[in-house]
Amino acid sequence: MKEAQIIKAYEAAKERYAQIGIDTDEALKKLQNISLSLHCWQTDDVTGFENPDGQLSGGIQATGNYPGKARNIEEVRKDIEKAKSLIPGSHRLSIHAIYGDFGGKKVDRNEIEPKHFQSWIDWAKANDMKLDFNSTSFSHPLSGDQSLSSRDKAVRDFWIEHTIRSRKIADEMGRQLNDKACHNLWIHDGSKDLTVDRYLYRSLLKDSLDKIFATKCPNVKDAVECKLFGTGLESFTVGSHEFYMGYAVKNGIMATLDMGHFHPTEETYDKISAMLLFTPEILLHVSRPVRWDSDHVVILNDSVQMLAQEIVWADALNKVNIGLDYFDASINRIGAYVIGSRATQKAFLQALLSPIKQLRDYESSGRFFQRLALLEESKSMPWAAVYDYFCLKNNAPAAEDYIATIEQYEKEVTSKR
Ligand SMILES: C[C@H](O)[C@H](O)[C@@H](O)C(=O)CO
Ligand SMILES: [Mn+2]
Repeated sequence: MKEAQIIKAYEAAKERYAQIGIDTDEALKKLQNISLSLHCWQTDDVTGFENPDGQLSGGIQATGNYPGKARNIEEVRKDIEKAKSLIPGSHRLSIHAIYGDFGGKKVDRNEIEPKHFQSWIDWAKANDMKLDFNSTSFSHPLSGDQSLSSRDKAVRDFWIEHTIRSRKIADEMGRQLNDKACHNLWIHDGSKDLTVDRYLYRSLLKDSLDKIFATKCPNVKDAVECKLFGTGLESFTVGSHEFYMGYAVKNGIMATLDMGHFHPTEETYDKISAMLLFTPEILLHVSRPVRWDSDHVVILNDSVQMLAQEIVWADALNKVNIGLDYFDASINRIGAYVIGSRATQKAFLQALLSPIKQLRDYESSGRFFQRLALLEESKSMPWAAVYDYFCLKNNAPAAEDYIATIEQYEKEVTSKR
């Protein structure tokens, strides 16, 4: 798009929004401060650097075989840099423990140290990014069906050690980058068929968590991620929503809400106001479940739009940490980052541009037809012109212009892998 065209469309949009009492420049200032945490695992289908030929386990699956996946730390970084250049604003990177800089050596999960992630910290500084971190319980010989809730103490101890080390790495990232790192704990623990000892597994997990969180990490914001089920672990998930919600509330830490981790008709947006009354902050995993937790690329759908609205309307932008979590191996992976990140930003921009004052006036005076009408009309307001202008201001391509850049990168870089 031509610059003059973007500016002209923005001026018209600004005027139109002013008619319903919305200041587009104010909305843009707020959008500028919304950082997404890009998930490093879209670059290589959650493979990591421990065992590039190993199988992804733990009830998650990356489906597709699109050529060009990143094969090493340099390629992961290069791809993220490319994606980042096409996403307006400043963003974070979320790293899983299996993406350490192990220098080709075998470093087991209970041996990882901050030094294995120092080059990521240096890279983040050089690229003006902050970091988040995740312990990795899957794709390991000791993963089994249970890790932190295993009946076997030796297995539990192994994963407790891994998770304590992961939190220490996050702490070092937060310290050096001068911004607290979110540490997300997701484990796959569950059972394929009926279990008759749910209480036992959950008691074991609680005990493991108590040991893990006994270590203080001042530069970390801790989060625990629930899930409904994993493939191959369909009948029981130890870390259910109620379990982690209870744990988070009791211990003053965050619960992670992954949009793919609930019943298909259960929406994440409704949990925001309920949870923020009891937990300090929330970590989000913005994702797109299709029939199950399929981790499709995020698009601008109702679920994401309503999630962003709830956050903005609850005045909770400073209480949510917005991570992305999907891994589509069937399309260009840089394209996947860019589509999902921009869709998430668009949802937040739409929410920031919504005439909430008028909507609330309608609601409080019982004018419900008017409320619904304005909600509907808001959808076709010229928010896209405001987003294009946001891209222009941030030196990122507007509208569909990023497609050609990704095609060129594919031609010159990823297709040659
Ligand atoms: C790789 C991630 O940690 C993983 O996707 C987790 O966050 C999850 O959502 C599992 O379904
Ligand atoms: Mn997740």
